[in-house]
Amino acid sequence: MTAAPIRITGARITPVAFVDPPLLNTVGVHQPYALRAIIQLDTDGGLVGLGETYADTAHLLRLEAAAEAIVGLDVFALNAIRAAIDEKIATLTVTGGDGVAGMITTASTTDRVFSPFEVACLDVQGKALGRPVSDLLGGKVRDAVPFSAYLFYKWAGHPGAEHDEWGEAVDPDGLVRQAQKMIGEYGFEAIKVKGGVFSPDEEIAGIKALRAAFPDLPLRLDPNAAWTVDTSIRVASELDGIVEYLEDPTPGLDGMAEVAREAKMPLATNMCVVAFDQLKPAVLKDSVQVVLSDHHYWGGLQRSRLLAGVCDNFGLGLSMHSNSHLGISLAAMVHLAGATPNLTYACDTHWPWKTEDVVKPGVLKFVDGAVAVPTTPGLGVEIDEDALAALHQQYLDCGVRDRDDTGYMKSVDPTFENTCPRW
Ligand SMILES: O=C([O-])C(=O)C[C@H](O)[C@@H](O)C(=O)[O-]
Repeated sequence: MTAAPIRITGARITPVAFVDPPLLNTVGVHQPYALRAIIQLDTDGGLVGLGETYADTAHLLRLEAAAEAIVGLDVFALNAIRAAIDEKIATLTVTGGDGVAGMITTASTTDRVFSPFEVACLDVQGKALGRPVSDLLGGKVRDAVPFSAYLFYKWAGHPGAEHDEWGEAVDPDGLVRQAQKMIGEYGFEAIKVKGGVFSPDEEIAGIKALRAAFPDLPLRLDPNAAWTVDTSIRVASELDGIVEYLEDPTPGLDGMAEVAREAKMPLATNMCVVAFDQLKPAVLKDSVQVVLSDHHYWGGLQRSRLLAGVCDNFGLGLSMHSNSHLGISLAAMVHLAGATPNLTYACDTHWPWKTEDVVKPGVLKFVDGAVAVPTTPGLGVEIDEDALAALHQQYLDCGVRDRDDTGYMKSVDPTFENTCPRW
C-alpha cells in the first residue's frame, strides 16, 4: 500500500541577524551582523521542516515567490518542487542577490533558492519515516564529521571587535594564538587560513608559523583569488610540502590551470567551480584537483551527493565550504558529509565565530574537532522560537539590510573585484 502524500501548506521565511566579529578577507570585513533566512516548511499532517539560507533582499524575494509556488506539492516530489521553483523564479524581475558577498556570482539561482526548501523537505521526510536525514542520503559512512579550524586575520581595534574574546591576529604570532584558542576549545585537527588580506609573503610566514606550532595538522590557505598567476606559482613553491591544498589562489579556470601546471599541491576551489556546467571545463583544463561542495548553492543535499559522484568519477577530491551560518545549516552539512564516502577532507565551518543561534542547544557539539551525525528523525535539530524571534528583531533593528544588500560584509577596498588580483 502506498502512503499518502505529505503536502506543503506554506513556508514561514524569517530573516535573522546574528553578531559576526569583524573578520577580514579579500573583499573587506565582516559586518557586525551576518544575515540568514530561516525556513519553516509547514505540511498538512502538521510536520514542520527546517531550512537555512542567505538573506540578502533579492534572495528573500525569490524565496517568498518559491514558497508560494510549491504549496500543495508532496515533500517527496523533489523533482516537481525544483521544477516549480525554477519556473517561478524565471518570471521574476529581481536582480542581484548572490547571497555570498560577491564571491560566487556564477552559482545557479535555481540551485540557491531550491536548496533550503529541499533541506526542509528532507527534514519532513525523515520525521515522517522516523529516520535521520543521513539515511535519506544513502546512510552514514562515518559517525562524526571532522571540521577544520577556520582562522581569520582580525584587527582588535576594528568596530565590533570589542564584543568578542578573540583578540587580534595581524601577524604570524596572532594567527598561532588564534589557532591555539580555537583548537583548545574545539579540538580541530586541521587548519584553514583565510588569506588575501596581507601581502603573500606575510601570509606565507603565517602558514610557516602555524606549521611550526602544529607540526602534525593539515593546513590550507585560501586568498579568495587575490593573487596573479605568477604570485600564485611563487606561493605554491614556497608552501610545497606544507599545505594539503591551496584554495583559489587566482581567479578563473584558465588562471587556475596555469597555476596547477606548476604547483605540486592540489588546488581547491569554491569560486571557479560552483555549478554543474563548470565541472566539465574544469576537468578538461585540469584547473582544480579538489572541489568544495556547499549545499546552499549546489542545489541542496541530494545534488551535493551528485557532485560528490562526479568528483569521484573524475578523480577530483572533495571538501566542504562554509559561510557564516547557524545550526540548521550545520546539521544539514553534518548529515551530508556523514553520508558522502569521498568527502575525506575536514569540512569548513564558521561555527566558532558566532555566539547566537536559532536552534536549541545540545545536539551539535564539537568533540575532537568533529560533530556527531544526529541519529534522531530528520535533521535532528529543533527551533528555539524565542531565539528566532529575538534574532529576527535584531535583523529589523540592526540596519545591516539597509546598508549593504549582500547583508554579509562590506568592502574595505571598493576598487577591488575578484577578477582583478591584488598581488
Ligand atoms: O572561500 C571561502 O571559504 C569563503 O568564501 C567563505 C567566506 O565567504 C569567507 O571568505 C568569509 O567568511 O569571509
